[in-house]
Amino acid sequence: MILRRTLMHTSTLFHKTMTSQVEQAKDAAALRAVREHVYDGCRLGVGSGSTVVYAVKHLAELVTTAGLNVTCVPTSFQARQLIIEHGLHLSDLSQTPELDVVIDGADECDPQLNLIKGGGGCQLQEKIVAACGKKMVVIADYRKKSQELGEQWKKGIPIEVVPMAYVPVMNKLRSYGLEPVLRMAQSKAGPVVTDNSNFVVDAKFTAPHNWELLETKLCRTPGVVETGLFVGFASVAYFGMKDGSVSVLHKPPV
Ligand SMILES: O=C[C@H](O)[C@H](O)[C@H](O)COP(=O)(O)O
Repeated sequence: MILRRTLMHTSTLFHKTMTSQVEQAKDAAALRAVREHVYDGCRLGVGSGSTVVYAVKHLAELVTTAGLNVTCVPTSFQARQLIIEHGLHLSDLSQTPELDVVIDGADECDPQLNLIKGGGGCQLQEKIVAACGKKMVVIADYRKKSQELGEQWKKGIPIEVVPMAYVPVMNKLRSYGLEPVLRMAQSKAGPVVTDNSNFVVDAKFTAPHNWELLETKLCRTPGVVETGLFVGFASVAYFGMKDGSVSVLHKPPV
């Protein structure tokens, strides 16, 4: 009994330490990116996910302390709420269609800065906003840094799909050698529904691909609205590391 309790305590402690290490890494990456890329007059795309929460916190501090004028365009309902909660200047793409910087998280990032995004189902608006930015800055913790996509992120490529087309799209994905899974909601019966009222299919892959070709093929599939594969978008990535440092990766010259 005592041994069991001690083991449970040790495992809880280990889990807590791991969690705080990951959260500190996210925080460190977000802080560095905000400090190095946000400036007075900046039109900023605000990404989605748990790492972006830290970025918005640091952004709000910077805006207040340095008196910066920053216009924020969200990539999701979550991002919009964060901008409002922090009292930041909210805009949208109809008023601010050109952005100077977009700061966003990633589920995985390879050395060429190809990304898998959409773990939180926000890929469509994230890609639209990223495409409006002069520069996309990625913020992530050490678990997201990999040599090859698929090495760290095992859930596959998030693909946003028009609901009535999910079965034919999944069949097509199988014919491409992918293993599609319809993403199911956690606190709702049935599938996840995105901010744009679509479904998400996670397409698992076993071998590395030519990501650009795969992306084109996926986007040409009727019923596919957008994918979480971001090829050629990111300019720089900040990874918070286990030791508290931040590793910076620039897009290699073509
Ligand atoms: O759909 C969600 C987004 O693409 C996120 O940016 C991505 O999933 C990374 O999220 P997190 O910072 O929570 O790891």
